[in-house]
Amino acid sequence: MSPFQHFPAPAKLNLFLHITGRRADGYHLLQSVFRLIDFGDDIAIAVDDSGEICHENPLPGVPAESDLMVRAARLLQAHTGSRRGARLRISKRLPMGGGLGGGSSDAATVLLALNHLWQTGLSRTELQQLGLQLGADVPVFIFGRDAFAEGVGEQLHAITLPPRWYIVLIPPVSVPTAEIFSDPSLTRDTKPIIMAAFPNDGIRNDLENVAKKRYPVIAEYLEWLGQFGAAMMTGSGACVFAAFDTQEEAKRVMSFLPATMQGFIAPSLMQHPLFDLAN
Ligand SMILES: C[C@](O)(CO)[C@H](O)COP(=O)(O)OP(=O)(O)OC[C@H]1O[C@@H](n2ccc(N)nc2=O)[C@H](O)[C@@H]1O
Ligand SMILES: Nc1ncnc2c1ncn2[C@@H]1O[C@H](COP(=O)(O)OP(=O)(O)OP(=O)(O)O)[C@@H](O)[C@H]1O
Repeated sequence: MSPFQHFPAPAKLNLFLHITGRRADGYHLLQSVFRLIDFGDDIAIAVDDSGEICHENPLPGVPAESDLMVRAARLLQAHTGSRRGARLRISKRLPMGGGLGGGSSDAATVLLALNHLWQTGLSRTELQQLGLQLGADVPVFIFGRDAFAEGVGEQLHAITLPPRWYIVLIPPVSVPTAEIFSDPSLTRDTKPIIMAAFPNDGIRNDLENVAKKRYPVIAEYLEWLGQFGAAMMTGSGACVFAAFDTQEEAKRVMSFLPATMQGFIAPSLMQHPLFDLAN
């Protein structure tokens, strides 16, 4: 029997994203609604007592020191003093630099899975705090539910949203998040809203104009999808999405997708598939 167990790492969409300020350290204050969707990476993990962390099929262009899965495992070891080890393998489906939180979700899944397999006993809140050291998007995947987010994305309040089907289109560009946040033309003064005002007051992504200016192909994808519904960019891009009430409707629209464009259909998730691994 294979020693590997499989753990999913789903994607997120930002249903809106407002930049409301900037901290002294350069990080931006934001408000957003995160939605988890049933489409993502698959991570296989085999634990052992070697104390070593090994990524057996590293991603092209991502050396071990910057690999978020390896960094997540080492951080958990360092924080808990665990002497156990792990071998990691990934089946990557989420585009890198796609705004779907792929690397962050991979890191969150490794933290959730190893905390369980190594029996290191950290609570959900402790794992979220640890995850934040790896990236602003990591905590929401450990939180494990749709969330209204504030701060840099780490202050999370559960929000209940109706089930939906999403079309997500993948423009053929990888967008570095830091590049979008550091663009001088980014507006950083959107007035904060209260959670109850979503979706009436919160329906745009403040990063979209900068991303479209730097990567015009994103505008083309938004324009195409916008013919069929309210299309928006997720995170710092590049992916764009639109919501539909039924799978049939989403499939009908996808049937018109030009052969030159890539995308997928996914339903919303009520909660992260690994939610029950943490307390
Ligand atoms: C755009 C979002 O995806 C929305 O969910 C996130 O805010 C980005 O989260 P992330 O990819 O986990 O980002 P990190 O890896 O923490 O940060 C990448 C870079 O983006 C910038 N950054 C990120 C998040 C934030 N609130 N303010 C920032 O200014 C910083 O320059 C940082 O060096
Ligand atoms: N396991 C990983 N998966 C993907 N990217 C990783 C991973 N580890 C490190 N990275 C690095 O992180 C970068 C961002 O990748 P990621 O897929 O998280 O982007 P993203 O979806 O735009 O993220 P976000 O929505 O959080 O801004 C990659 O270009 C890569 O260099």
